[in-house]
Amino acid sequence: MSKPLACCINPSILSADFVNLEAELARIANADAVHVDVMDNRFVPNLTIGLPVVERIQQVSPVPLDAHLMIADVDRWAPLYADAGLDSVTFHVEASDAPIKLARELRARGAKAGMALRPATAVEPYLDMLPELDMLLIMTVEPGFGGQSFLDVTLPKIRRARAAIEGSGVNVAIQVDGGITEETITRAAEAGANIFVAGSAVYGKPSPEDAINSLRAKGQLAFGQAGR
Ligand SMILES: O=C(CO)[C@@H](O)[C@H](O)COP(=O)(O)O
Ligand SMILES: [Fe+2]
Repeated sequence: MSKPLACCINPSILSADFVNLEAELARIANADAVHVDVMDNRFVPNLTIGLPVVERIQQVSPVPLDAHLMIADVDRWAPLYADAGLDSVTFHVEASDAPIKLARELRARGAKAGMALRPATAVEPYLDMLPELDMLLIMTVEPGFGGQSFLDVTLPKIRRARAAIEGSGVNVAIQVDGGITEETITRAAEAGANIFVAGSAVYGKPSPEDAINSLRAKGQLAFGQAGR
């Protein structure tokens, strides 16, 4: 029997204090990874940080980096994030001209390959790609901003993706991102997600460390109760 999938909590630094990033990273040292949202004001209507800042974060972070690239020209940029030694690099399929080639390139450069889908993007056209991926990111809000409400309409897509992964026997994690709270994490985990990005639900709390432990316990319970 294969090992049960672990539930991971990846806090998003979009909700952290950008002037004190090193201290903010130290507050989430019990997280599984730190989720770094890169936005270019082209793929999404917001602008955050780019490669030089991400490279510096990588040098001081106590946990691995999980980059979420919400950028155009991702086929050119994503491999450079992999070269920076990040644990995982996730690109949006809507922004890529050659997603299979890109996923292979990320793996070849030593990063886990993640592929993200906007809420309105169906998963079915990409199921053949699962063996090329380490992680499928199903956005549970429109990408661009933290602090939005979880879109329940994405739950059937999470269920279908989990069924396809189980059916094909591949080892692909399902990450959800957007509106994850103590309440919504249960629904997302029951549907089949096992990596949870949480910005406001971690950094908005007096103790990010306690918030991470509590979210992880809730996610693990709901994921396990769904028979996995
Ligand atoms: O990628 C994004 C937003 O586009 C996310 O990573 C958000 O930063 C998550 O923030 P919360 O919804 O958890 O506050
Ligand atoms: Fe994100």
